[in-house]
Amino acid sequence: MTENVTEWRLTMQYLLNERQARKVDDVTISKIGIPSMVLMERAALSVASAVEKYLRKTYASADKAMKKARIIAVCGSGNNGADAVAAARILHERGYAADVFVMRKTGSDEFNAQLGIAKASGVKIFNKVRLTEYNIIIDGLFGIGISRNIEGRYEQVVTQINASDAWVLSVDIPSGINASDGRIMGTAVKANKTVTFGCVKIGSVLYPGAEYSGKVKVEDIGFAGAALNAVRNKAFTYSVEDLERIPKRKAYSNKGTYGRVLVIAGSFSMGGAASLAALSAYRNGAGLVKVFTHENQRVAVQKNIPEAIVETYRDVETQEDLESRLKKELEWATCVIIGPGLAKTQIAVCMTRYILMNSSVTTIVDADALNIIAEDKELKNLLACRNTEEADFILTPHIGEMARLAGTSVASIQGRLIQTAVSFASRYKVICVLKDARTIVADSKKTVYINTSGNSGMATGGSGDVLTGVIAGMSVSGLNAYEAACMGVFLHGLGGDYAASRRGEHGMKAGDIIDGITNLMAAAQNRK
Ligand SMILES: NC(=O)C1=CN([C@@H]2O[C@H](COP(=O)(O)OP(=O)(O)OC[C@H]3O[C@@H](n4cnc5c(N)ncnc54)[C@H](O)[C@@H]3O)[C@@H](O)[C@H]2O)[C@@H](O)CC1
Ligand SMILES: [K+]
Repeated sequence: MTENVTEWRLTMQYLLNERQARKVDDVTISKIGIPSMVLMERAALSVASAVEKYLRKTYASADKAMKKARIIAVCGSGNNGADAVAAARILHERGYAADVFVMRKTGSDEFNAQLGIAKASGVKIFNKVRLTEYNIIIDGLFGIGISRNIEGRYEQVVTQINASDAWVLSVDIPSGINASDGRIMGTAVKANKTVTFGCVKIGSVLYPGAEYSGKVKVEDIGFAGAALNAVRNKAFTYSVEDLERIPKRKAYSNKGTYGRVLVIAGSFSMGGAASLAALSAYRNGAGLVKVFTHENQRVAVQKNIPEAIVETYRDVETQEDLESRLKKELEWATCVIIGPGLAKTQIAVCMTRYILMNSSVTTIVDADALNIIAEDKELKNLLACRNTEEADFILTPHIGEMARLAGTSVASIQGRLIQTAVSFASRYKVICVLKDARTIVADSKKTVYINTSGNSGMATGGSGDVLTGVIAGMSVSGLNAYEAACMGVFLHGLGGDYAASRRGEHGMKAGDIIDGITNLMAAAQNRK
């Protein structure tokens, strides 16, 4: 069931930036001793096979594919270009009409060598070409080595590639996409497919690079395992198989076994957020959920979730009373959510401060609680000076909230998602879930998870409230706080994909994400 709801494009877990990908190349070549040309031959074979596979599928028969194909490899003068030259030569050897277009006649050692081999094999090599004459373009202008914006003649070529009707396969990463952050370096090739080597590059996962990459296929070209191990702080992502990491429920258990989630949420005029967070926690494995909300919301929450315990606060509560009640609730809880629909009243500020200072369990801080912290220097200090041995704090800002927390602009965070999440997590010693089309989860040790599930239909009211409940559910199910945050984000996205497959991205609403998760987890369990 789950295979149908998300198009799983990534088959390997690690995601590398430019520096890390280069290190894998270097260690494999210089320390292990596998020659660069051997790796390149395998890379080129995988590109050639991807082209052939596409042609055979498109033209239904191998003969017709051979007759119809007009292939051009568009090559820069680095090793990405060398890969493309070699791929064209392999296709030529297999009998296809495959030409090479070079921007320069000489380049890296491997490029020069590949050009020599291609010439000797009878491949036609041009330095001027009409791309409209071809129906397949192999894009080998730049790979991970792009170091400045694309301009001049290179820019014209990229424009021509993007204007052509041909099917475009990018080698390693679309030319013009920054491998480390997905930025467009002036302009970039829009690929139908990207064949990448060893590991997916972060630039093909983050936007806008993800949109330019088309379908991403990872090929094992024989990089040494030791080379991958030598790379530190590798980012990673989950795929459906990783759902196995969620601890199984014990046969011999009771509602106390699965933890007690305290949801401090809702205010005079906002109640829905509390219900969504609480329902989501229940649906994701919590044993008991208690909602601590404004008295106005009691009836609604009880009606929405009869299973929840409800405690309420009043606007006139004294600080002393409120704190003594929260003290009792904290003694009860094994996980806390604070923030959804909380508003920024004095009482909300008081509750946020108390939880920051006193929670000794995993605490998920969201929405208004984040805005309250952003506006209060003292609270920021409290957060930074917490005894981190005591409790893990998971902060779940979207980009706007992060801009307020970090005192910067939304624009400066976009394009620096990973750095922003990592530096915030390190500074405040928290787990930072920076929510965007590709949510990043970073901890203070610079571990980076990049989420690849989910869709634009999830940018809808209440989606964040649901996420807090999923993370809480994962936490009380037995995952440590960082894993709970990553798995929560992943599952939330999967639930969103399921919802979109039923309701459409346009029509889905936050509650559908909870139903989506419930359905897909049930289906996964039934399959066993
Ligand atoms: N043996 C290896 O090292 C392997 C390398 N591989 C391929 O090699 C690629 C990396 O190769 P390189 O490091 O040579 O880098 P690239 O081929 O990505 O590009 C580097 C070249 O482009 C030039 N350049 C950069 N930005 C430019 C711009 N904006 N305008 C004009 N010129 C620009 C540089 O001066 C350099 O000559 C990978 O992406 C992958 O495709 C693979 O074949 C796997 C094995
Ligand atoms: K490329």
